[in-house]
Amino acid sequence: MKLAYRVDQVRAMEEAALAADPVPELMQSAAAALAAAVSDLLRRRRGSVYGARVLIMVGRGNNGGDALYAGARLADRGAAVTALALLGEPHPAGLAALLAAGGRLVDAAPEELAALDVALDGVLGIGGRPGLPDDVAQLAAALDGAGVPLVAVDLPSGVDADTGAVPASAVRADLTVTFGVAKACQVIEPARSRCGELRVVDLGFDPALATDALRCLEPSDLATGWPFPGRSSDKYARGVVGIDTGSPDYPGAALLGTYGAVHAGAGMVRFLGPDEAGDRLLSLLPNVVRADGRVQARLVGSGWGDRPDGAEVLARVADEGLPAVVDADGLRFLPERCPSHWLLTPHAGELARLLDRPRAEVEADPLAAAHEGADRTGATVLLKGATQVVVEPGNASATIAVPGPAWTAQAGSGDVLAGVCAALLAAGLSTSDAGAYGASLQALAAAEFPGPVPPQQLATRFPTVLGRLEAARR
Ligand SMILES: NC(=O)C1=CN([C@@H]2O[C@H](COP(=O)(O)OP(=O)(O)OC[C@H]3O[C@@H](n4cnc5c(N)ncnc54)[C@H](O)[C@@H]3O)[C@@H](O)[C@H]2O)[C@@H](O)CC1
Ligand SMILES: [K+]
Repeated sequence: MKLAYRVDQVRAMEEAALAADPVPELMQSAAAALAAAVSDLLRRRRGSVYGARVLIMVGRGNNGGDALYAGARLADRGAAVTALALLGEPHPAGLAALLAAGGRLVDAAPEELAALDVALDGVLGIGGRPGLPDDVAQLAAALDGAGVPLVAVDLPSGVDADTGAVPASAVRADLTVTFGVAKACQVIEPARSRCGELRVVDLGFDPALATDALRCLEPSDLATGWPFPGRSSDKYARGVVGIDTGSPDYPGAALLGTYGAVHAGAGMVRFLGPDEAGDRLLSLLPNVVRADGRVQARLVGSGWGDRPDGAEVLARVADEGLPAVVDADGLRFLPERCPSHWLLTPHAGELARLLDRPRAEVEADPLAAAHEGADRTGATVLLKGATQVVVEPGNASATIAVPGPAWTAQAGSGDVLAGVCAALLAAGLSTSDAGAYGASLQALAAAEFPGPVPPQQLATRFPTVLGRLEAARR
């Protein structure tokens, strides 16, 4: 599992590190690692650092300082390094080091950008406000357009370091060399995609200083935590799911959720939704049982439309006390306070309705919106979208699912995912793990396909992915 942090947490770790005796040379360590990463890139692209043309875009803070010191190291290795100060006076000691090593300070970008071998973005780091001044944005875009590899220092300038938003212009990097620990913007879209490849440089920070880091799942976490059945597991050990989804207008939701649960390994699915959907479902999946009986988790809400008895169904599910996934239309009938063993699976629009805010606000800061949703409802929230985040009520941390290709954003994906999550709840996982593992499985399955694939077909790839994860465990 990777961990990612907010700026205030990074600053606290930095402060603690600087209290050590002797005081560590954090900026020098950062610059050395940055210069090494840029040297690697240059060697890969042109064979050597010697003679390479390097442009450094420099702001007026320590981010620019890192870039200037790294530039000095590159100049020492024979690179032709040019620094362009973009926001006023650059870091004085860093500039002095660059000039002493033979680098130059210029007041305009070179005419022939395409002749550059690499550009470093040392404009803004964790002290930056989102967005870039117009001239900086234009230069960054021109470098991108000219095909010059861009290395972001700590983070791509212009992104919102804590939310992952890109509210205005921001640098699009090929490589981001980040210092101490990963930052939230490196794991939350759309900023995540602006980072390119990510390298985290160890500066000896103590991550234990921040207890509520963002937990970013990796496939190895699924291999360890997925409830794979044991040799003697029966269907109840694997988990029986009761599904009441779909409606005459939306029968597909019932089929898709059931597909999800069955292919994610549920021991049994009892389909308790409308007959129209149930009849069709049986012809596709004869293993599904239509009779009510013992279940270990419920899935409700997908494809309900304006179901007239929605609130009563949810009240019954709450009284029964079983873990449950409440998806899609079910979210319109939530009680004042949900049981803590419920998992709500809204997309941004549904969460916006729940919180009575514009959708754009949820999309601008999905993490904060998911926290608010969980705290207000009392249930765990899996907020679906480009970054899938799971948040428990009263817990300042959050889990981010393994990211997947954008092709998963299509009608029916959420129905399948809700079925997977319900299967995981029935198998005994916590609401948080069920949400995060479910979303991760879907992402991993989507990554198996070169392009778009209907959600029900994607579900049929779950067994392959799970088989591989189980094998990796041994
Ligand atoms: N935190 C740490 O432990 C370490 C930090 N280091 C570097 O220090 C950086 C943080 O440095 P600073 O705190 O000096 O902050 P920055 O270098 O990110 O920039 C702050 C400066 O930019 C200006 N500014 C902010 N947003 C702007 C915008 N949108 N348009 C125009 N000007 C803007 C501010 O007024 C301020 O003068 C990190 O990102 C990293 O690169 C490293 O040297 C190593 C250790
Ligand atoms: K930067």
